Parts: sequence; structure tokens; C-alpha cells
Amino acid sequence: MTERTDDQRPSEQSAETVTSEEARVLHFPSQRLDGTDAESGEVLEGELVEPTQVDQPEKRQPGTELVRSEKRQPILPAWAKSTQEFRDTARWALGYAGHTIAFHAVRCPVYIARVLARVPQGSLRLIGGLVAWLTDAEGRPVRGASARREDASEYLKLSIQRDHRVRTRAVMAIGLGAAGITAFLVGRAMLPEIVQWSIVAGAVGALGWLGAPADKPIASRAVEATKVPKLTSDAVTRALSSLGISQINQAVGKGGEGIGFPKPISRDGKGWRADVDLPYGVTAGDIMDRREKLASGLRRPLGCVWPEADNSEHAGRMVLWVGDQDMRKAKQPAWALRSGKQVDLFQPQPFGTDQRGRWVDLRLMFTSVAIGAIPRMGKTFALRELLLIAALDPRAELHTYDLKGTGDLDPLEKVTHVHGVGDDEDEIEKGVADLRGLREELRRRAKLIRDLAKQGMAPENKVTPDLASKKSLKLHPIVIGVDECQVWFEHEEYGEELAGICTDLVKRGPALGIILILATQRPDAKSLPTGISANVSTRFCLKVQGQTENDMVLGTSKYKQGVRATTFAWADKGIGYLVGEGSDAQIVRTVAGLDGPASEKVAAYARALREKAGTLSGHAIGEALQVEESTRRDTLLEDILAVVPETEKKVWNERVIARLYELRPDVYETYREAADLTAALKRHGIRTGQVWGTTDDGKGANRIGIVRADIAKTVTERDSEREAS
Ligand SMILES: Nc1ncnc2c1ncn2[C@@H]1O[C@H](COP(=O)(O)OP(=O)(O)OP(=O)(O)O)[C@@H](O)[C@H]1O
Repeated sequence: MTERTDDQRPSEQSAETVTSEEARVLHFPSQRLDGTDAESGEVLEGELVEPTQVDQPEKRQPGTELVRSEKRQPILPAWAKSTQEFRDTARWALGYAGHTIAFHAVRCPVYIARVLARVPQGSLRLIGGLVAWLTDAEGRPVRGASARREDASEYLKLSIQRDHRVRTRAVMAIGLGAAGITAFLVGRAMLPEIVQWSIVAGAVGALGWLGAPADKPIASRAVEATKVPKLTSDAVTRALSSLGISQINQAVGKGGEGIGFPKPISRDGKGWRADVDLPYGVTAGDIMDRREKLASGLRRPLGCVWPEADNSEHAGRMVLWVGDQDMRKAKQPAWALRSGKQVDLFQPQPFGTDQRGRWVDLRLMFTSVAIGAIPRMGKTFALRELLLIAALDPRAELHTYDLKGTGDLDPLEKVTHVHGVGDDEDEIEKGVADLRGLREELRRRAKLIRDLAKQGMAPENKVTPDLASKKSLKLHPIVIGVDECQVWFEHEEYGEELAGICTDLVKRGPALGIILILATQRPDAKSLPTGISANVSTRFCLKVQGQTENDMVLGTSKYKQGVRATTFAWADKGIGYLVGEGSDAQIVRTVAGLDGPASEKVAAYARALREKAGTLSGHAIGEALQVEESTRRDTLLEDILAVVPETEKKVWNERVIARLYELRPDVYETYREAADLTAALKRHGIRTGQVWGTTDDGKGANRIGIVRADIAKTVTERDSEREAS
């Protein structure tokens, strides 16, 4: 039988239902459960019903006292385990000490003058103090009071005590004076001059210090301490209740359950961390949406206040980190790769710093990256930084596309294999040709890895550091960086094909050593096709305007989970949410100050590494990518209009072919006879026919030719159709 718990009150049961215990009492009234005899009473007939248990009683499992599920706090706080943080603190302490010493050393003459000026005052204070001590000056008011009260016995007692005290102190003073004179004479005779002068300086210093007014210290302050207010639970509660969320107001109001703080508020890096249990029904996301108001409630700059959802607990658990300094203004610790260093892309490399100023690493290998943000937030900087990291691994082959065309990726020209700038048709065609080649490479690698796996050389069916280093296998990392990738995907002619190849690269590339990094300022389904956005494994989202863009870059439901890049302010340049492979979203600031010239330096180092390793190729050594003829956009009609002036109404095919060959020999060399042009024009729906013309020697003749107006009409119609669509 089940025991009844406090929660199951009889009043809560329905009229027809009786609990087993009550039923027993009713059926056997003389045997009450409490052991007392009941008077005979009416016996009710009823069905024995087990009570409905809403709250199950807590069952104790054997051994639960020992094996429990509490989380253990780390023995050492995170900062104590971070070499970087330790080094930063030590550097700061040394700098602080150095600055203080230099500051005071420069002001030494002023301090000496101040001390000397205060010596007379100090001497007077010393003599005054000695006389007061000798004459027992502190007892004078009491003796005076007893004299005024004419209390003879008390006055007598106090006078005797004073005489006794003065006598003792006089003897002590004579003794100390004699000892002092002896010490002076002995010291004068025996101590080295430097010590003697030090004692004199010390004595003068002491007299100067004694003579200094309390509000004017001799030394000035070397640093102005900017004290950061301590974060208290009261401050957090006050700030939360200023957000205008009714559940919070109820909770902090009279009789409310209040705001929960499951752990004490503590220092965490260069700031305070408060773990907060929000009132029922309030989520961390609700607070994050009101980050600006929260900062106002805490009286802290916006860049210091970072509420985050703690998804390892429950939806109402928020971790509030309040930094001592605004994240965007705080000095970033030095980037280990700034002055160049060979890296291994298979290992995580420093990408940015979190709010606490700790480096957050990112492993580029086996991943693909999407970067999204509204314009001017630091998207290109982030992309360029990743490409520079890749450049520092001399094995990595870079393909860089700056489709905006402003030259942001030009610092990488020294090392890149293929470099595209701008959105001209030629550049787009270059991209198409390159991606087609990369798709072939992807297929080659897939087959090769399959073969290697059979031989036991690729145990995880993917590229390993060993395989990537074997030049003969050509399995080196290939890193493709595309800024403003929407230009590709929205392209009328090649958009679909480019999106298809990129989707393939995003899906299969990472395992095969091909890493695609796409950056866009318009993260919507068209500029970042869903096949890509759903499959990228690393996402970095700087400020965006809405939930759709947020989830497009960071992944489905991220906004709901409280990962909201919409909460970043306009001034939060370079700050975004980073969602890495299998890791929680974290706020990261990319390397600050990695501008064009700084990037050039890193790229120059990367080039030196490549020269040494013999891996410079393609664009870096002046070799242009061969754009296959099949890749070229068909510009036949435009080319005909270019070579046939408006004054020539009708022209023979053979003449058009000759002029076309002159214009683009590589494109039109296959046009050998009039029929070739006729066939090509037929594909555009244009017919050729017999047209009148004159040969070079002036003879008139009818031959196959074009009517220029037909071509011009088709081009105009096609262009207006394109515009309309
Ligand atoms: N980590 C950072 N710290 C501070 N400022 C940064 C950081 N990263 C970028 N910035 C600043 O942000 C500004 C915009 O950067 P960037 O050109 O990369 O933006 P964008 O999003 O690519 O812009 P657009 O969409 O116009 O191409 C730059 O002036 C740069 O100085």
C-alpha cells in the first residue's frame, strides 16, 4: 500500500473516491489505524481506490548518500589555470611598479624640497609632543576640573600621581637622552659615512613627515585609482526590476519569491559574475533583449554588461557578467600570431577574446564557416583574420574572393592561389571556373580517401595531419574565403550552380580538407542558401537586425535559446557570437587593429614560410587561373554589336567571324565558316539569311549574313526581361 503524503489531503479527493487508508477505516471501524477502538458506527461500502499521486515521494536509492549528482566546483578558478592571464597580470604588475617608480623618481627634488620646508614645523611638533609627555599634559584637564570642583582629596591624589609620573618620565628622558648621545658619538666614530648620512636623511625625512599637514601628503599619487563598483545582489535585483517585466516586479514585490542567486557573486576574470535564477516564466532571453536597460539599471556602460543564458541549467538561469571595463574599449591581450608564426590548421588557433579577455581558439580544419552581420560591423576583418591564420600554415592553399571589390583581401595576394576582386563578369567567371575545379578536386579527394581508408591510412575516412603533409597525395588544406558571397549566389546565370557547389563543399569539404568561409552582409535565404546555412559547422554572427538573420547565421532556434546577436550595439565592432563545432555559443571579439597594414605584415611572414616550404603557387607567383572556355558567359550578341557599327545594316557572316576572331581569338577560333555563326545565332533565336554585300575588290554578291537590327532587338528584349525579373 502506498503511504499518504502531506500533499494528498482528503479534501482534494472527489466525493466518490476514498483513499485506501480511509476505506480500511470505514470497513473495519473497530480497528483504527491509530490503534484506538472506535465506537461502532455505520459501515460504508466503497471501492478501494489507490490515490492519484501527483508529487511522487522522494525515494531513497541505496548508496545515494555517497553517489550524488551535485556539480563539483573547480578547485582552482579558471584565471588561476590560464597561463595567458597569469602572464598578463604579471606584465601589468611590473608595468605598474615601473610606472610608479619612474613617476616618483622624477619628482624626487620636489619631494626633498617639501620635506626640508616641513622640518621646522616637524621639529616644533616633536618638541611640543615631548614637553607634553614630560609634563603629563594629558592629565591637565582632569586636574583642572577637580580644582574647579574644589575636590581637595581628588586633586591631591591626581597631583601626587602627576608628580610621580613626571619624575619617572624625566628619569626616562635623561636615560634615553644619554643613550642617544652615546649612540650618536659611537655611531659618528664607527658607522660608515653613508650609514650616518642615511640616518640623518631618515631623521630629516621623519621630521618632514611629522611637519606635513594631513591633507597635503609629500608624494603625489602616481595613478588615479578608478574603482569599479562591486556587483551586489541588491544592485542586480534593482537593475532587473527596472526592466519593466511584470513577473520580476511581482517576484521582488511584497510577498514575492524574490530573485534567486544560486551561487555567490564572485570575481571572474576582469569582472563580476552573478548566476541568477529568474522568476518563474522569465527567460534569460527576455533579459538579453533589454540589455541596454539592464546596463542603465546597473549604472554601467553597455559594453560592460553581458547577460547570457546558461543552457546547462534551465531556461530561467542567467549568467550575468559585468566587466570592469567596456569590452570594446578594454585592451585586448596581444594576438600570438600578430608578428607571424607558423601554425598547424589541425590545431585550434586564437581567433578572438571573450568578455573576460581570454583568448578563444578556433580550429579551422574540418569545419566550414559562415560569417554574417549588418554592414560595417567587422565581418570582413573577421574573414581576413581567418584567412591570415590559414596563410600561416604553409601547406594551406588559399582561394580569396573579395566580391565587394574594395581590396580588403588584397594583403593576401602575396600568398593566395586564386584571387578574385569585384563582381565584374570576368571575376564571376573566374569564381565559377575555380569552384568547378574545386568540385573536381573534392571528388578526387573523396575517392583517394576511400582508397587510403581501405589501406588503413585514413582510419576516420578524413584527411589527417600526416596525409595533408604528404605532397604526393595533394591532400593539403584548401581554404576558400568569400566576402559578400551573396554576389555569387544571387547571380542570374551562375547563382544556382555556385550555390550548389558551395553546398557540396560545405557538406563534404571539411572531411576532405577543403574549408569554405563565407561572409555576407545580408543573411537571408537568397544570399546564404539554406543548404549552406544549415550545414556550416562554425558560425560567427556580429550585430544583425532580426531573429531571421540571427538564426540564418547562428543556426535554427538559436534566437529562442537566447543566443541573440541582435543585442549587440552599433559600437560593438568586431564583437559577435561564435558557435563552434560542438561548443556553446560564446561572445567573442576578433583581433582588434588587424587592419590592412597589420595584415600585410602577417601575410609577408606567411609568404616567407611558403617560400621556405616551396608551396607558393598560382596568383602569388603571377599565374592567373585558366578560365575554361565552357565557363565563359556567352557574349556573342554583345560582341557582334561591338564589331558591327550601326552604319552597317547587313553584314556577311564571314566578315563578322573575322572581326569576332580579332576581338577574342581564344573564344572565336572555333568559328571557321559562315555556318558556325549561323548555328551559334540559332541558339539565340536569330536567323541568318542572304544579304547583299561587296567583296574586297568591289564586286557585289549575296551571301549568308546577319541583319544588325535583329541582333540589337534581341539584346534589348533580353536586357529588359532581365531587368524586369
Ligand atoms: N575586433 C575589432 N575591434 C575593433 N574594431 C573592429 C574590430 N573588427 C573590425 N573593427 C572595425 O569595424 C569596422 C568595420 O569593419 P569591416 O570593414 O570588417 O566591416 P564589414 O562588416 O565588413 O563592413 P562592410 O559590410 O561595409 O564590408 C572597421 O573600421 C574596423 O576598424
